Amino acid sequence: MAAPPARAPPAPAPASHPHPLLLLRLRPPARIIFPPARRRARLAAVAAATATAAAASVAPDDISQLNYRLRAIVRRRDAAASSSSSSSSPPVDPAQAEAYLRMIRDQQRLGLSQLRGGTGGGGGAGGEGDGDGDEEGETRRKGVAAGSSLGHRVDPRELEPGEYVVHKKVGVGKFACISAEDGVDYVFIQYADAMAKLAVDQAARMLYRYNLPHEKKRPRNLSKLNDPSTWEKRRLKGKLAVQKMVVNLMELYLQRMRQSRPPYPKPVALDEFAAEFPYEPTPDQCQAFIDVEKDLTERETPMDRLICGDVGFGKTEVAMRAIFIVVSAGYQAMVLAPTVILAKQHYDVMTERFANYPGIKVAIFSGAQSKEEKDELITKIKDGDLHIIVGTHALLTERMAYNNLGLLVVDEEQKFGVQQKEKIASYKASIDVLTLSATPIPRTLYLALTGFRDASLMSTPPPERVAVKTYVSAFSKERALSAIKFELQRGGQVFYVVPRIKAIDDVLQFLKNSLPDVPIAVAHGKKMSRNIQLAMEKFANREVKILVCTHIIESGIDIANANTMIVQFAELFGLAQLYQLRGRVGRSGREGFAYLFYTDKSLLSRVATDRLGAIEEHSELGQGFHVAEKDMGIRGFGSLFGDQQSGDVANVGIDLFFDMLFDSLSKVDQFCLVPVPYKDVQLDINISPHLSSEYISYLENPVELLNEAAKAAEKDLWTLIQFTEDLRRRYGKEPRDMELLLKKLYVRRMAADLGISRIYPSGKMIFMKTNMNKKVFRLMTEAMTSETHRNSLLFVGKEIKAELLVSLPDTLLLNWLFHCLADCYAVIPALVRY
Ligand SMILES: Nc1ncnc2c1ncn2[C@@H]1O[C@H](COP(=O)(O)OP(=O)(O)OP(=O)(O)O)[C@@H](O)[C@H]1O
Repeated sequence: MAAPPARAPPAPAPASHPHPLLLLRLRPPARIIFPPARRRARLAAVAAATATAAAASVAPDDISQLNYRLRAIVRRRDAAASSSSSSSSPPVDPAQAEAYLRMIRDQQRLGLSQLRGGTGGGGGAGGEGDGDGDEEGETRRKGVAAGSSLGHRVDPRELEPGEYVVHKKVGVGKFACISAEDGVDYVFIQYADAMAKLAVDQAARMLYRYNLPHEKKRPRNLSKLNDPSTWEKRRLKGKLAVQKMVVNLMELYLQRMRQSRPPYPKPVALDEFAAEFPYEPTPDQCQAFIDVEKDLTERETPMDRLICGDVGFGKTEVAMRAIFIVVSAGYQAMVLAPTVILAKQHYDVMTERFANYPGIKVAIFSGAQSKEEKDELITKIKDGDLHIIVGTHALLTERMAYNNLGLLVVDEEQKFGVQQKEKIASYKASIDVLTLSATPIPRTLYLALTGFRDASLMSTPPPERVAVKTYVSAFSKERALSAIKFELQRGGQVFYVVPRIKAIDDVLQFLKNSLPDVPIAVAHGKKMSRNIQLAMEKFANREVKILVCTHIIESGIDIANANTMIVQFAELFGLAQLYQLRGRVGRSGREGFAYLFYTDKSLLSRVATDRLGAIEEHSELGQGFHVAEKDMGIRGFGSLFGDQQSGDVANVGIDLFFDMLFDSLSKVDQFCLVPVPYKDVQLDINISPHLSSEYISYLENPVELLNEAAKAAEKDLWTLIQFTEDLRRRYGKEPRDMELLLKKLYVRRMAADLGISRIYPSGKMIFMKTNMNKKVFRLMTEAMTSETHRNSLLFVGKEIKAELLVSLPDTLLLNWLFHCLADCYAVIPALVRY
């Protein structure tokens, strides 16, 4: 809206070409008097004062409430997507959106087939639901790898009495037993009101597990065999929750694609750099190289990829290839490691790997350095003299200013604190990010699994890698000593890990007494970082034979000669931690040993027993994913989904929830809503508001203004919101007729966005012709805040029907439509409007 000239008299409306809106809506004034400039100024002041007073004392009107609500939603969405702040949410380009949906589907196929043990799970997430989409794909249950706990197959013979199971048609029951009748085996399931009997093969097809493996969650109540309606409601609720989740995930995903940057050129020397890798890459490494290269050199959106590979499977080389591409294009790369030790290790590895490229300067930055050292580094980074900067969270300091940062590599993101993670997330909006993880945190795993996060999974170990032999037992000094001696005799080194600093002195004493001639060093978090560094260096160059430490070494430490690990008080470590710790040994061709000693079996909690059992069970190579799944099982699905979702999961059980999730994902494109052109929206309500002559004469340039209003509505809702807000800032709250006129524009605009092409009343009914599909309608009505609106809406054929209590006069009808469509519009996530 143009700013009004300070004192110029307002231009009269041109008589020869009246605006069409004016023709309809302006009541011809008896005599238009354009106020002189001073009077106008006074009027404006009065209006502004009135508006301010009104704002202070009166509840906000419909339009400002809607504007506020929509703005708040966008703010929340932007915050959730951690994207750069924007005051509006531009619609997504359909072609782009389609391309991204394709990518999601490919990612799902890849991720799921790997997670499901390479069987492909019947085409990844793309399971075959039945025609109308109301039932989850039964056939998806076929082809799911039995090894994965995320598979949905239940073998009734493996069920234990008391275990909870879910039958899709009947609900949650408790497995009682398998018993033969007339030569046929039947599964007996206890429901709230009766015992059900199912033939075994039928049960195998129809049953889902309620819990994750190792999880002992009790359902709120058992379903009733003779009253399926309650279960049906529960299942529908779960399904809608899943659909909402999918839509929200998609929205986050699509938010990301709004960021763009030109693709990096493929460096001429990339092949040469690749050839310098001293090993034959594993097939998964090769795939990860391709994925990363494509992200960087072909895509126009910043990369946000997870490299999820088991401990020691060679993720660092993937990161180094990405770094090479970015640095060759003149950008800087930051490598974030969770500990000083790991940062130092990465620094050493990278210095060596990039040694043939003297133009690429590698530096390390950590809290362990002196202020002078750090200041000097900060200046060099700012001036662009350093290209690869490896460090700890100290790199996230506000003082750090990059010259031209292009890539962030985060190693073990889960080890960073909340604030650091937020800082990392904020980088994702503008630069490329590569995250390396051995045991993905459940949420990351889940995002990767559902295809909403790009992930390259590395499940093949480098050749010659041998699985670490794992022994779990009660602590015995003799066993610990004999394991240590064995390792020392073959020329190797030993990690001796305890969970608490307090325990270190005792261990040290015991080792020194038993092995007086063996050089031993200590490394733990509370010591000065320089001391840790020194101890590690001595251990790495074999001066020290035994390193007594806390879990500080758990991440990424790569010392080929250290192949025995003793963990004392193993019951106090988490599963993922134990897995990571064990991954420190057996990283070269030599066989590794891990001794996990607990204190006293009788004192072990069930959870600790489960954890130790799980780590022993998963001792083959490449079990990281299974361990992560088990971890979820032990911690419960609350850790996999947020609080809200865990309630929804609890409703139907984890397997059915996943089944619905995959089904919903495979039909993700059905959640889209194609808007109709604004001009095509026909609103059959006979309202022609007449603007009073006073208001017309008060407006600066009424014709232009109404023109602007119509154009704003035609453009998009955000422009219309902007228009109304500007109008009110300039002229105060408009009179009722102008409000009606604006509401009409809002109604048509929102209708267009909701795919509604015609609105017409008939008696008590309002009909809205729409291209919206039933799924979107259900999603929308479920989320609507007004129960009255929700209950009045019905989806019939290609129309949304609203039944009112009485037939309303046109003005009230317009008001009703405004409120109802506003409610619909506000709850439909931006994503589905493209
Ligand atoms: N294809 C390969 N063949 C043989 N050795 C390899 C191969 N790729 C990497 N390595 C070596 O394996 C060791 C572990 O690799 P790397 O440190 O990259 O593992 P990682 O996946 O980062 O493990 P962690 O999660 O424990 O940090 C390194 O010494 C590395 O040089």
